[in-house]
Amino acid sequence: MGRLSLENLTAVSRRSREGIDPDELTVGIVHFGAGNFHRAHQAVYTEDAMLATGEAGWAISAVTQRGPAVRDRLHDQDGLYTVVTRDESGATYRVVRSVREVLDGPSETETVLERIADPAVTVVTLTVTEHAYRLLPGTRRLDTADPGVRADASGQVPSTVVGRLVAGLRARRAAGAGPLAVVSCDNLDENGPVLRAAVRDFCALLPDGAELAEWVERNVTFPATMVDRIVPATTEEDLAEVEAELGARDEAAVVAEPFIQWVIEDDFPAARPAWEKAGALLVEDVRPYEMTKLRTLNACHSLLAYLGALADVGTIAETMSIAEFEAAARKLAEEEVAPTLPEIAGFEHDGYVDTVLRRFRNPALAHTTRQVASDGSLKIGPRLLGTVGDALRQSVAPSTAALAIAAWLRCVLVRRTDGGETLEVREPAAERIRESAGFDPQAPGSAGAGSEVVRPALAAAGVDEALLDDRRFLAPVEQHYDELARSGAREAARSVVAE
Ligand SMILES: NC(=O)c1ccc[n+]([C@@H]2O[C@H](COP(=O)([O-])OP(=O)(O)OC[C@H]3O[C@@H](n4cnc5c(N)ncnc54)[C@H](O)[C@@H]3O)[C@@H](O)[C@H]2O)c1
Ligand SMILES: O=P(O)(O)OC[C@@H](O)[C@@H](O)[C@H](O)[C@H](O)CO
Repeated sequence: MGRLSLENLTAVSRRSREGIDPDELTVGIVHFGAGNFHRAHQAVYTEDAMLATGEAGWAISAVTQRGPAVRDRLHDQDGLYTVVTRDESGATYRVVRSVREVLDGPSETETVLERIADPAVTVVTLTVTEHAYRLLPGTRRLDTADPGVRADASGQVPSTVVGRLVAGLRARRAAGAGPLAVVSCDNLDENGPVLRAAVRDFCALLPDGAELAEWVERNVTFPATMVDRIVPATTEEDLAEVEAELGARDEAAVVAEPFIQWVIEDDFPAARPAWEKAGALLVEDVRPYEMTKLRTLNACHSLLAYLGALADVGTIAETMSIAEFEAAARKLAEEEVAPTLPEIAGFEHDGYVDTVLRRFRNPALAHTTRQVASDGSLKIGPRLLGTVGDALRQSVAPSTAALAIAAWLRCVLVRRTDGGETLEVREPAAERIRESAGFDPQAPGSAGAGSEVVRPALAAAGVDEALLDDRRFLAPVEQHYDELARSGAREAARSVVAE
């Protein structure tokens, strides 16, 4: 049958559930970052919303950010792809049809700007990773000294996400196309306000920026969102499995867990898909949901990923079979995070923790510890440091959060597993962090003492000075750092649980 395509869709979709007719679709959403998560989350909600209402005007124009590979893959199969939903009870397959166009951001910038300036488009969404926002380390403001940001502001064809977005907003203003909502779906603390501030900071660099910023203020909203679905990177084995099931090759298939959740701030100045008909929750204030998810699920994920990477454990599910790792994650969630969370009516945190840990155990997802452990300097803030600050204010000792940070530092600085193997975990600030702590930026180093390396390394990662001055935080990170060197990740987890 060859590649998945509109031509063989009928044959293929006999194996999948009923979908919308791709011929009827028109674009209403521009999405930045056509990665795995978007394909398994917002694109699914959007298709379900169109199915529930019969409105066909919400198809997605997805924009790749860093080159044409994903565009080419999806293009060759008419934007179609499979979402495989997997857990211990088996797998289901669904061909998703809501992505109707894929543009390569770098080489098709003009078309991207035209789409954002199209009055039929009233929503822009983003899933571009924490890194792509180009925030100044340790802050939630745009890094206006970043060379990419500066180049974009000097009038070159924009290469950064914020640069592209602002160029699109300028084109929309010029076209008189009216208001729209820009919805960040990345795992950032207060993702809506952060993106709004980044757009404002970028406008301030532009000669016509004041007028543009004023237009944005009046016409563009930035609803905050909490997004949740575990979607690991797709493997070659996943693609082979999909091919066997569909009888067609799908180079853009994604694998996800059954759980899916989306909480969206209800702040749209123009039309939007009826996502609530697909199960999304539209609320006035997303903050309690976002804090709960980032501090519980994502923090435990990061803890397990750093400990697992050091212990040479490949996947998150495998870390959960190590009793002391699971117990450390539970302790973090129940004893350190829970007291810092706002109340949500009808929500019970203990049950939530059980659900999160059960999801982590899903043996059918090969979510690697290295993937989750990547880009730690951008993740420790929203996932762990907020908890640390709030816990200290309430006299709760943030020992497990401190262990997570110590384990991350060992992944970045020492770059060896407990068994002495080389460990590579992606970290955009790695060179700066290593140099500040006296490590060779290129080669794996020897440990160094916690009392010498932890503070300068965390300062280089942008951790707030006031927190670094607080011995109730710094001392446990230093101690855990030393214990990890002495006894390894399992023993360090055992002792934090026994505290
Ligand atoms: N995968 C998940 O389980 C999951 C769940 C919830 C939220 N998210 C959010 O979605 C984001 C993307 O996850 P994914 O699984 O789709 O990853 P992915 O690697 O499949 O896709 C990442 C996307 O971001 C773009 N990108 C990456 N770095 C960039 C940069 N420096 N500048 C511009 N664009 C860049 C890529 O081009 C790609 O489109 C995550 O970082 C997270 O914030 C993911
Ligand atoms: O996608 P990242 O890199 O921000 O974080 C890795 C995981 O913690 C994350 O993707 C979770 O799987 C997700 O947030 C679950 O909803």
